[in-house]
Order: sequence, then C-alpha cells, then structure tokens
Amino acid sequence: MIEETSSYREAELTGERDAFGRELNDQGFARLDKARAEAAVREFLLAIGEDPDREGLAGTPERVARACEELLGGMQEDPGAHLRRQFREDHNQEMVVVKDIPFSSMCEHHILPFVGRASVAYIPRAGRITGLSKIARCVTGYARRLQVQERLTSEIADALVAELDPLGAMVVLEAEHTCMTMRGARSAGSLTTTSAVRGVFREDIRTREEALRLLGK
Ligand SMILES: Nc1nc2c(ncn2[C@@H]2O[C@H](COP(=O)(O)OP(=O)(O)OP(=O)(O)O)[C@@H](O)[C@H]2O)c(=O)[nH]1
Ligand SMILES: [Zn+2]
Repeated sequence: MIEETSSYREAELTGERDAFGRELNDQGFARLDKARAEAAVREFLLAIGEDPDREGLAGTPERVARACEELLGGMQEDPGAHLRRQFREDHNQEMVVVKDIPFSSMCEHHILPFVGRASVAYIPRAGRITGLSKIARCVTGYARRLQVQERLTSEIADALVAELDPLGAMVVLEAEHTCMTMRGARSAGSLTTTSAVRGVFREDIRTREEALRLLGK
C-alpha cells in the first residue's frame, strides 16, 4: 500500500510512476521525495535515542533532505549526457588527459562518504572531442549516487565509450572511504585505487603506459 502523498497524487494524474509508486522526473528517474526523506530522518533520530524536537535538531530532517538533493543529485540525471556536447578537432590518435577531478560520493553499503580524485584519459576517434568541463560533470553525476568505487569507475569509462566512441578510454580513481577510516577497520589514511581501461588502452601496453605516465600513476 503506497502512502497518499501529494507527489503520489500528482504522479497518478500523469501516470508516470515507477514500480514503487514514485513520481518520475521528465527524464524518467524517480524524484527525490523530500517529505518522505524528512520523515525518515526524524524516525532515524528517534531510533538512535535523540530528541528530534530539541532546538539543534528541529531543522535537521529538512536540512538532510536538502543535502540529499545535492549529494545524490546524480540519481536524477543521465551523467553521460554531458558528454554529448561535442566538437571536431584535428586531434586524431592523440591523447586527452584530465587529471585530478575532485569528487565526493556515497558508499552504498554504509551511506557514508568516500572522497577522492578521478583522472580520465581518452583518444578521440576522427577528431571527436568533448568539452573538458563535461568530463568533470560526468564524473560528478555518477559520483552523486549511492555507489561502490569500482562501479563508479566503470560507469565513467563506459559513458565515454558510449558517447564519444573513442579509440580508447581510461579512468583511474583514488579515494578515501570514511566507512573504512571512521569506523570498522579504522584504517585512517588508506586510499583505494581503481581503474577501468577500454579499447586501445587495453590492447596496447605502450599506449596504456603513456597514459599512466601522463596521469602521474
Ligand atoms: N569493493 C568495495 N567495497 C566497498 C566499497 N565501499 C565500501 N566497501 C566495503 O563493503 C564491505 C561491506 O562488508 P560487510 O561485511 O557487509 O559490512 P561491515 O560489517 O560493515 O564490514 P566492515 O566495514 O569490515 O566492518 C566492507 O568491506 C566495506 O569496506 C567500495 O566502493 N568498493
Ligand atoms: Zn561503506
């Protein structure tokens, strides 16, 4: 039984709902239901023994819901779409490298942040390039979801392949997981590195080595 919220009634009118009865946005992704998120945060505060009505916490459910709009904003979009802003440039068989794009993401196991840097390399096919900022936007879009680092890395590489059809693409991510540093193993300072390699970077070791050198890895 789905609770009758106003967003549910609206969605019912347009008929655009997913299997959970949630309203979809114009791109077909489930909208963040702020009222529901706020109610869940209030419930969580009760569950951990807090007084959700004390002064310091009174605005917290609303603040958390608002923060989620930003921290999980990538769930409301197709991040690969940013790469569709393309140009033609006589830059064939040459590498494009964007290093150290900062990102913050949320580990899907603990819903705690993991924070790091992404480096992206690709070799355009037939001079087909994208705006540099679009690569950063693509990274940010995939990061602002509940993620594991490996999937985040692959999704960025696969988006580059799908949207640009490059000769090769390579993505290297380095991040600190607070679920590992603040709790659990408590291994403060440990960094996790993941890579995804596609096309010529996979096939040709010299090209891969050149990319790794440019990425400073
Ligand atoms: N491979 C991978 N593992 C992750 C990532 N983020 C968190 N994890 C791990 O997910 C695992 C979940 O393990 P569980 O044993 O189910 O959870 P847990 O009892 O909280 O485990 P501990 O963290 O070891 O206390 C942990 O080992 C986390 O370190 C990620 O991005 N990639
Ligand atoms: Zn975790």
